Amino acid sequence: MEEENELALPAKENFSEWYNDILVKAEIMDVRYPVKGLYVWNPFGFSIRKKTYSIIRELLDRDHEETLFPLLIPENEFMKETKHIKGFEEEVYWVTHGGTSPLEVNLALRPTSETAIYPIYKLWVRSHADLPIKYYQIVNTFRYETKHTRPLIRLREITSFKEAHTVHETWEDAAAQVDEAIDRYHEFYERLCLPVLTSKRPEWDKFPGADYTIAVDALMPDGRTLQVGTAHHLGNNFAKTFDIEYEDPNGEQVYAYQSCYGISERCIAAMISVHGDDKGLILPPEIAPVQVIIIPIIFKNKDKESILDACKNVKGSLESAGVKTKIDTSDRRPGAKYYRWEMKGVPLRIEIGPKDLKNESVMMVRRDTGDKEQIAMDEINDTVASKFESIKSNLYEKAKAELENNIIECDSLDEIENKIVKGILKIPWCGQEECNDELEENIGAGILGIPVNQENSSSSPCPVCGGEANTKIYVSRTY
Ligand SMILES: Nc1ncnc2c1ncn2[C@@H]1O[C@H](COS(=O)(=O)NC(=O)[C@@H](N)CS)[C@@H](O)[C@H]1O
Ligand SMILES: [Zn+2]
Repeated sequence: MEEENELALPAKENFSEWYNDILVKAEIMDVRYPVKGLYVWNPFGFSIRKKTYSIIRELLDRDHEETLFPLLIPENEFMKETKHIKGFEEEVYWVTHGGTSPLEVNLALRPTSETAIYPIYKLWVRSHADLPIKYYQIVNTFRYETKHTRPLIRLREITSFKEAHTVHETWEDAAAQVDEAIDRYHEFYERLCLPVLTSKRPEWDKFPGADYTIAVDALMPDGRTLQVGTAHHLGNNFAKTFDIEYEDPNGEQVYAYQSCYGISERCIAAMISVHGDDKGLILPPEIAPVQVIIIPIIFKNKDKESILDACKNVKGSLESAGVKTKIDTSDRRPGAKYYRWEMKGVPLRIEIGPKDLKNESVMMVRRDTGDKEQIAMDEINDTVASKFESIKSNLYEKAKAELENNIIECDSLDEIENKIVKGILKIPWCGQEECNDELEENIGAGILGIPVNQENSSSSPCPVCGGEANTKIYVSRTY
């Protein structure tokens, strides 16, 4: 029993403790690295990252190309775009020495790579024939976050920063690219069985130097939203600063228009948090490092060899169908084995004992619902494939219901009991920033954004100032 006690997680409703504990017990992250905001990927966690980012690459490689730019940005380039600096000057790490000698020019560790990439885009963009450019990179970036750092959620080294940077002939083309980026993000999050909210950030919360920002947010179990992706229309602001011009068909020099869009390892934080339960991770089959765990059930060595042979046959047949399968031959009791692999979120468990040999069948157990089912040996491969499908849709539908049940549309704030917002409010808004400040003041939740791709006009007045409201907005507490 010591195994299970030592492994026991706090209940998920004390989400903060549950989250910290699961990262360690499911062997995702080692949080003991001696620099604040920097963490170590355990091999199991790294395998989840690898599969998750192979999906991002698959989706982007349809019409983007992957590149790699240097980590260090010379101060003169970094300091060029004033609004961008304003937004990042408190967050940038600087390299000032090479060995013992001070550098001529200080070098910034990229917090994001606009000022590394755009001086080179200036060299690459000559004519409209060179456009559009759609490149991305997946790198580590550094932000001296002063708020509470958390593994996968708020890092000082963002180890898995996917940033795409595109260049277009017209403002409209760049706007279309922002929409396409958000569509791609929706596709990506569907593959992680995660529903997201899409909204246009208010002016004061857009990316520094952007015309506007569209963000996707996930609802975390503690009722706060986590920004899990953003796409920015950069207008020609950076093109003017970095002189990215192209010759249009009439021979005129024109400043280009740009977009950029980023996702970090927060996508993994959201997937772990939304799908997990009191027993540990529940991983969508597509990204599970172990998709099926086979547990031999052996009592006092009875039929030991034939049971192990049966396990090996099942493993071989599943692996030939591309299913990542393991047999747990450790000397732990079956119950302790179940516990460990449930903690790691393995989508399906197969138990093979003496009676299964006799019946030529196995016991198959789903991690998401706990359902157990006797399956004939010769139907295992097909059954595993169809159960993966139903696990995927079950995870998505459950998360979607959870999100929808936590969006409260209302016209007044009195309905918010004891003024704590758990989830998302959808309320009318007059458009004034002051009302946002009051909301933050009174209910500790601010404007997340204006819903996009949905009807959201409002006939009711702004619940904060009573003024005329022409739109509805999402309000939530955020990470
Ligand atoms: N400190 C952080 N730790 C983890 N993820 C972060 C952190 N800061 C931002 N992110 C994630 O990174 C995404 C992109 O960051 S961003 O600032 O919004 N956008 C950019 O940097 C653009 N240059 C996109 S290419 C955000 O949507 C957020 O999900
Ligand atoms: Zn108002």
